Amino acid sequence: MKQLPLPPIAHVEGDVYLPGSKSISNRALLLAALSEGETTLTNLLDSDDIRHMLNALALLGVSYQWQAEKGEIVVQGRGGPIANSDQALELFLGNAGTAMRPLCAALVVGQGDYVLTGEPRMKERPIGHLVDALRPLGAKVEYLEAEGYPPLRIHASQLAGGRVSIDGSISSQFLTALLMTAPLCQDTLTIDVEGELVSKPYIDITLALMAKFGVEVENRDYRQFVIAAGQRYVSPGRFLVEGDASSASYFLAAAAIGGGPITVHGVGRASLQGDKYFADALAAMGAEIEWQDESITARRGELNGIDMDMNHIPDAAMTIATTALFAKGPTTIRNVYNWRVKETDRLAAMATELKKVGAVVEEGHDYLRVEPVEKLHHAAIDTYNDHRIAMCFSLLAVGGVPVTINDPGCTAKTFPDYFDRLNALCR
Ligand SMILES: O=C(O)C1=C[C@@H](OP(=O)(O)O)[C@@H](O)[C@H](O)C1
Ligand SMILES: C=C(OP(=O)(O)O)C(=O)O
Repeated sequence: MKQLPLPPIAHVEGDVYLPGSKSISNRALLLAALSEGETTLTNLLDSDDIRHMLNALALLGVSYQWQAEKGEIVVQGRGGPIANSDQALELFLGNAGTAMRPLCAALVVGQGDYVLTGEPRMKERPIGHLVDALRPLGAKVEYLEAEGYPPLRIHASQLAGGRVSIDGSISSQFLTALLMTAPLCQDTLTIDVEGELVSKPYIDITLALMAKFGVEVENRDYRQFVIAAGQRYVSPGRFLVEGDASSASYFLAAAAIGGGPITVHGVGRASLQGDKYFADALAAMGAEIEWQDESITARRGELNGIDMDMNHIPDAAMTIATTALFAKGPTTIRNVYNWRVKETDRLAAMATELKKVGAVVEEGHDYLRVEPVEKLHHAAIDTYNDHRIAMCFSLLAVGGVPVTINDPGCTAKTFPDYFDRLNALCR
C-alpha cells in the first residue's frame, strides 16, 4: 500500500480554483441525459464518482462528447426515459451514492433489464428506503444479495404516479432520486417524507437543478413534495458546474489553522451547495471568513471548540473534526448518525484515527466529541477507502504535526489531485 508522509507545513496561503461539485456534476449529467436537446456542461468534475456515472450513461446508449482536460461535456438528451435494448445490462457504479441512488430510480421507468452493482462497500450501503418508495408506483426491483442493499436487478416498466411516502432519515439521496424521476411518471406524484429528513441542503441542490432543466416542484416545507404531471426535462443549453463546496472545506480549514489567507474560487454566497455553510462553522470557531458571491476567503483566528448540529453539512463536518485538534476546548459534532453508512463507518473510523494522533475522543451513537491535547504526535492514518479521511487528516501537517496518509490515492473518488493542490499552497 502506498503511503504519503506529510512533514509539518510552516504556512499556507494562496488561491484555489475548485474542481466542479460532485453533487451537481452527477445530477446535471443524469438530467441532461433525460432532457430534450443538447446540453453543454462546463467545469464538470473529473473523478471516480463522475466516471462511474459517465460509464453507465455510455453503456445505456446516451451519447456525449467529453473533453476531460477542458472540463467540458456535450450530452445529447434522450427526451425521456433512458430505454435500453432488450439485453440485460450490468452497471458497475463503484461506491458513488450519487450514481447508484439516482440511476436506480431513473432506470425503473422505461424499458430494459439492468443489474446495478458496485464495490464491496456499496453492497453495505442501504437502498431499501428508495426501493420501498418505488415499488408501490409499479417499479420492479429485486435484491440479488442482501435484502435492502445493492446489487439490484431492475426490470423497467411504466411508473404510475399518485402518492408515495419515503423515509428520509438515513439518506437524502433517496428523496433526490425519487424527485428526479418524478417527471417520468404518468401522473402527478405527491411524495410524503417520513422521519427527520437528513442532509436537507442536498434537496435544495436537487430542486435547483430540476428547475434549471425546466421542472418545477412544489415544496411543502420539506414534508411533502408535489411534481405536477405534464412536465418534462428540457436542456438549459449551457450550464456551469460550480466549484465543490465540500472540497473547499479542506483549504478553508487549512487557512484557519495555518495562517492564510486562502481564497477558494467557485463557491460563495451564491452557491447552491449547503456545504458552503462550513465557512460559518469555521467562523463560529474563530476563523476570519470573508464571503464574496463566488468565492470565500479564510484567515487564521483564535480557534475555539464548538458544539454544533452538523446534519446540514455531513461531508464538510469531517473537516471540523480535524480542525478541532487546533482549537481551544472540546468540539462536539452532533446529529451525524448517517456517517455510519457512508464510505466507511465514519464515526468509528474518525474516532479511531483521531485517537492515534493523541486526541481524546468520544464516539457517540450519532455524535463525535473531540478534545484537543497539548501535544499531538505523528501517526500513520488509515483511510478506509474514504477520500474525506485522507483529506481532512492532511490538516495535521498544516498544524505542524507530521502525519502519514495511508492509501492517499483514495481521494480519486472526488478530488484526484488534492495533495498537489495542497502542496501548491505551502510556503
Ligand atoms: O445528494 C448528494 O449529492 C449527497 C448527499 C449527502 O448524502 P446523504 O443524503 O446520504 O447524507 C452527501 O453526504 C453526499 O456526499 C452527496
Ligand atoms: C458520502 C459521500 O459520498 P456518496 O455520494 O457516495 O454518498 C461523500 O462524498 O462524502
